[in-house]
Amino acid sequence: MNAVVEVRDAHVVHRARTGGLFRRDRVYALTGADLSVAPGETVGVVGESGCGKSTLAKVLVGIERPVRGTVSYGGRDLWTMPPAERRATVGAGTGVVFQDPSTALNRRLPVRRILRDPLDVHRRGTPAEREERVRELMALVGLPGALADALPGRLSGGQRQRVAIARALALEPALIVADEPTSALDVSVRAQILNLLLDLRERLGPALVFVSHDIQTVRRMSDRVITMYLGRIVEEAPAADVAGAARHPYTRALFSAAPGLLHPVDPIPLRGPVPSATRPPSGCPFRTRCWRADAVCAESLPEFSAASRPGHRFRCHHPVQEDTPIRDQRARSPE
Ligand SMILES: Nc1ncnc2c1ncn2[C@@H]1O[C@H](COP(=O)(O)OP(=O)(O)OP(=O)(O)O)[C@@H](O)[C@H]1O
Repeated sequence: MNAVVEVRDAHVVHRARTGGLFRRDRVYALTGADLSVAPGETVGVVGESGCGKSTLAKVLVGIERPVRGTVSYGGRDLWTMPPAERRATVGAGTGVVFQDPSTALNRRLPVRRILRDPLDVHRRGTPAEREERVRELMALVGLPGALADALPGRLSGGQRQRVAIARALALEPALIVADEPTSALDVSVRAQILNLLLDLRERLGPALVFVSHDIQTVRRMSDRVITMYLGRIVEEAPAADVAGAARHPYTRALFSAAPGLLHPVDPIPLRGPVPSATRPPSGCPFRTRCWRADAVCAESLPEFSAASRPGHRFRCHHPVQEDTPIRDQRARSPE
């Protein structure tokens, strides 16, 4: 089946003032990322802060242009399309839900106008049909019709995120990208928003790319989980297998530290913070914190190897054995 979106060998490099006043360093935000999203599937993206999750999300929806590599919709490269066609393709084909609904929504527009905007821009239906669609969208995300004329400032955080989700769904896109959609919300409403996303996915069937720090939620929501480290995708596994059968030591460490494990284990401690994305280590970027690393890891990052389960692959010279129980996975530890 054709992918909804396909990213091949994508590289994103930023220029940032990380050194002295006049020095601009290169920040390697995304390096050689490959990702293909099938219709209707949910892909979860995990990794520590700064590892490139949002950058990958932005590349998927054409907000960030890779300096190298391709992003294809329906087999056509987004960045070789004329700009108007690119905007139309991305605008109608994707919906984006960002972390903070208070900055993502135009504060001066009432809910009704926010939801009508994509319909107007893409000229969907008659004015009366658009009004009807706005009512339909509000009902879909559980917003009372009485809020149609409210400005975002009058809404609660959860209601604002419902508006953002409704806006993302307005044109019935084949792909929704949700980047930390609940992390700016009160704990009490996070579950409601997650359940809403899950429910809408079931009912409407878009593919969903879900970025989150909450590893257990990602695992529960996704069909497939992508682990990122310092701008690289280092493992890709079916969500059902990722906690127990991950082969990359970094994925193991992330899951060992995630609350809510069925059989809690001692978290695998990682040495120090993630290195700077301006000077990623040679070879495998994880080697400076990995308890299994040796000299070969400084020389190269291996290509992906296939694990025994379909759809599971990883990049590591010294992968954890698949059937290693989570509590024994520190074998080869130098400590
Ligand atoms: N506009 C920018 N200019 C300079 N550096 C940037 C820019 N955007 C992102 N970066 C850097 O690129 C790297 C990847 O950032 P990104 O936001 O994709 O990571 P992330 O995994 O989503 O982090 P978080 O979980 O904290 O949102 C980081 O080192 C970040 O500081």
